[in-house]
Amino acid sequence: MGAIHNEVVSFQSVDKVYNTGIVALCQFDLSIQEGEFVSFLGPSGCGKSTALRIVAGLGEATRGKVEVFGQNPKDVITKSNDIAFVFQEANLLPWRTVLDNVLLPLELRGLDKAKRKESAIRVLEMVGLKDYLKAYPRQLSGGMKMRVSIARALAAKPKMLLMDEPFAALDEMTRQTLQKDLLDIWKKEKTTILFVTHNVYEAVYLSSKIAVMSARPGRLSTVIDVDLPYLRERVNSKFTEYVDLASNSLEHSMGRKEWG
Ligand SMILES: Nc1ncnc2c1ncn2[C@@H]1O[C@H](COP(=O)(O)OP(=O)(O)OP(=O)(O)O)[C@@H](O)[C@H]1O
Repeated sequence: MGAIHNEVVSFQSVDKVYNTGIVALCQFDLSIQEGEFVSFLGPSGCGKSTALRIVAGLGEATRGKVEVFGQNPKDVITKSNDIAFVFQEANLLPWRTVLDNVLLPLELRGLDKAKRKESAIRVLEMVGLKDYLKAYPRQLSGGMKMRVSIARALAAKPKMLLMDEPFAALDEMTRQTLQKDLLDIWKKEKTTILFVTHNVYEAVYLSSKIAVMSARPGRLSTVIDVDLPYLRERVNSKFTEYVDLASNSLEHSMGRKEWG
């Protein structure tokens, strides 16, 4: 790449303690540069969603500092369209067509009507659904619903996409197709993507960087730079090496295996 990288997210010694006393993040440090695809990989309950929610301004650090585009995350989410969130559930409105579901956030933001439609159609084409503009969610497969959800997130041209296990509920074939299509979108839109998963193969296939989190809880165990060209071959010795590296870091972080 060779370009000068701008830091877009920074966690500095972040603790997050819920009012139940559960420590979800502990001394968490991470720096994410513009245009990266960063996966948060870790066992259930290690604080992945908590980290993502803080970036989205949906929760606050108890201690330490989080900056997004050099600002407080809550300011970013309230004052701009720079961040969009995709959840595991597509959360579409059943009484609205595909096009109207994608238009909704644009309507709420009060964009000009013709521009709204143009943007919505552009992103629906990008996710391969231009022939389904008038379909209703009940007529779509799980994978297609997720495509609509991704289109809805992209419609306002966010600089950063936050995705919390978006493909976890899909079958393996659909999941792999969506992973590939997401990489195409990432390349076209030049967004930064933060992606939560507990699937090692998914993390290695997608990410430029993997933040392996530990079950200790809420600590960063290792950061792995995945130095493989896109699109990655899933059956390839280098790919397998990264899968082994990430799996070993995960097991190590869970205290089941020692290094070496
Ligand atoms: N609103 C909340 N109030 C209290 N505890 C919470 C809250 N949200 C999460 N937790 C707890 O904080 C810890 C981290 O949760 P988080 O959802 O961030 O983990 P995760 O790694 O995303 O897990 P999973 O992979 O299961 O989604 C867990 O022990 C969870 O029970």
